[in-house]
Amino acid sequence: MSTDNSISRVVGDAAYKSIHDAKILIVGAGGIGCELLKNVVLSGFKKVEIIDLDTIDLSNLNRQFLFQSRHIKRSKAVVAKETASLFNPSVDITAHCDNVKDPKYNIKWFQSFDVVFGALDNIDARRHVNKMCLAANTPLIESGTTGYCGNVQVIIKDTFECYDCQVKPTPKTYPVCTIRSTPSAPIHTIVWSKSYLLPQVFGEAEDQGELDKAAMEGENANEIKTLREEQDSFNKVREAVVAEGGARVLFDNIFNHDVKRLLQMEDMWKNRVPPTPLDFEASLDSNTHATESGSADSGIVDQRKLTLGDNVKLFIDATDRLAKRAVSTKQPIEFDKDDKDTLDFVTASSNLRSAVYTIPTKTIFEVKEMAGNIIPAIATTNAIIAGEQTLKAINVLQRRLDLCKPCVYLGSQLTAVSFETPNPACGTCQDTFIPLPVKNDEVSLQQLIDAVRSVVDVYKSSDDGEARELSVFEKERLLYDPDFDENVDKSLSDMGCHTNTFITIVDEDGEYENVTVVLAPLETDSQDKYVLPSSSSVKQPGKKYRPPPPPPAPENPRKRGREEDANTYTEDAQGVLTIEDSEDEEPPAKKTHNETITLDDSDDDVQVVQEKGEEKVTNDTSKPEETAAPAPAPAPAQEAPGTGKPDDPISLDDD
Ligand SMILES: Nc1ncnc2c1ncn2[C@@H]1O[C@H](COP(=O)(O)OP(=O)(O)OP(=O)(O)O)[C@@H](O)[C@H]1O
Ligand SMILES: [Zn+2]
Repeated sequence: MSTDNSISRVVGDAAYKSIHDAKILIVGAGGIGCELLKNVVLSGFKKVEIIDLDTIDLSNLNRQFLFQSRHIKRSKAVVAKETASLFNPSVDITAHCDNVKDPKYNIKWFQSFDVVFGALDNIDARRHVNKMCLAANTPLIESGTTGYCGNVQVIIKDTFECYDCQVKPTPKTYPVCTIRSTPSAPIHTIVWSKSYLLPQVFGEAEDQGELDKAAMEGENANEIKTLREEQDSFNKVREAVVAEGGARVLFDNIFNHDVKRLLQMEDMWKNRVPPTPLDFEASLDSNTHATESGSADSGIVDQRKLTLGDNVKLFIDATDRLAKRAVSTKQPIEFDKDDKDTLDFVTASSNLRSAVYTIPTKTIFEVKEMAGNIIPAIATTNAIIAGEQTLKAINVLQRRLDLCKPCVYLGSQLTAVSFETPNPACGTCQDTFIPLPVKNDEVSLQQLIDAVRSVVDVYKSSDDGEARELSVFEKERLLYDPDFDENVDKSLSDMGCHTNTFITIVDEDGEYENVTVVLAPLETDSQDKYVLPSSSSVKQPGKKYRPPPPPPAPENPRKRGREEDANTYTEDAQGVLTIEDSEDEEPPAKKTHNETITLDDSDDDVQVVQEKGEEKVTNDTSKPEETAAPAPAPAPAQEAPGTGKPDDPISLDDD
């Protein structure tokens, strides 16, 4: 009996046909993606596309079984296709070695699939795919794993909640000053090295934004002043290091001069052990084990204890290597756990800083684990999750939505948790999406607004019979409102709106949900400037959700403590820190007209602002208690966990 016959016997003819005819997309060809591709080619799917931007690394081979050592450095998507095709040559697989965020993967492309599988490892890409699938009205089967935990979630517009419906756990945060002046744990020095020192010396030149923000948030003014001085002298060091390979200059600056400068702030050290500046020559000659972990005689270099002298040598060597690279490539260098030069630099410099602050130091292996946010990826977890995704896809294709409950796996069993309907306060999935093939350079903003008005019934008039007043945003950028019409004659291209730009139209009265137009390319030989769907095919926006009043504001919200204020450095799983733009972590808030309103002194205006202020709280995407959906499972499964990428933070306890 052929494979296809066996499949149809197992799942039934109807299911087999829906599988056979379906066109599916797998986003990500890593741990979960490889398992998925293997599953789908063996389950009767015939039209599959797979996309991944990355190439195969040695470290992938222990769990990404479509890859072998001879494939290292080749495209994951392409090799996954080649290997999976051998399992079932009758499947038509298209591989894209690309970023799924590239505009060529536009709304039409997403619309061409019956099901999309998410097999990603970072929030940003997940959020993008979530939004594209909602806009395209294509079911998304989202997944994630972290060690022995994993989850699967079916996302269908207006049926199940989306990726942004639940606020993700806030990653652990550290005050700037802990990282920059008063570290007390190895992770503090590692994050300093990875997220501050390395970018400072070899990354994009820093602006003072971070310190401005810390100052505004009320961190210690004296410390900030010292840090600003440090910054100024650092800019000179940066030039010296890159131009002359001046590792020694860098060493003296950060492990000696800066430390001496900090010591002058006597108040700071009243209740803390003061740091000890390092002398270059003495440290170089020192054989003291500046480390408490690792084994001095370990045969494995990366797991060997490093003495203070070892760390100095490693620091000089890694700095020289990076300086040469910076000079020859003229490109900023970013930390990558698999890039030996950056790993050595981060290990040596964090250990030297630990020596300054009498903090235990770490081996190269440990630093790689912590700075690279390596949570052991477990092949069986990926296999279980990908298996569940495949079954869910079959149910989705047959519209058996009762069988599409979200599932969590917590190391022993896969558990279905209760369905969650979309969060009415979600800033992503409550919008009405209108895909709009358009010639961006020929259509003005006014034409776009008029076009949308013509298909959205409730925009035609408000209660007083006048045309409803609208404002228009591109992300947080205001393009138009009734008091700001400078852009109306500009073309969409002139305003930087291209394929995959989401343009959100907001009812100024706040009565109706937003409408979001998603720009798509229009065939060049088309006579039209755009192709608008008919009014009857556009789902009309519903009434805007009005949450219950917010809880009373804290007594003095402007005067918060340092620890909770600073959120520049965030810790993810395994205590690894990265600098995060906290806005990236927040699901998009609903846009309303009041985002453009600023406080005014007059009494009347204050009144207005207070009203709007209340409304603004309503735009917070965090669910009010009454409507908050129960978490699907104990942490950490709520956030589709990543498989170990630094930009996929999951908060864990401090230790
Ligand atoms: N924007 C994106 N476009 C396309 N593919 C992406 C994008 N972001 C992430 N990916 C891919 O998603 C996959 C996720 O797989 P996985 O979680 O196993 O990560 P990995 O990089 O293979 O493993 P590790 O991070 O442990 O080295 C990766 O192959 C990654 O390249
Ligand atoms: Zn949502």
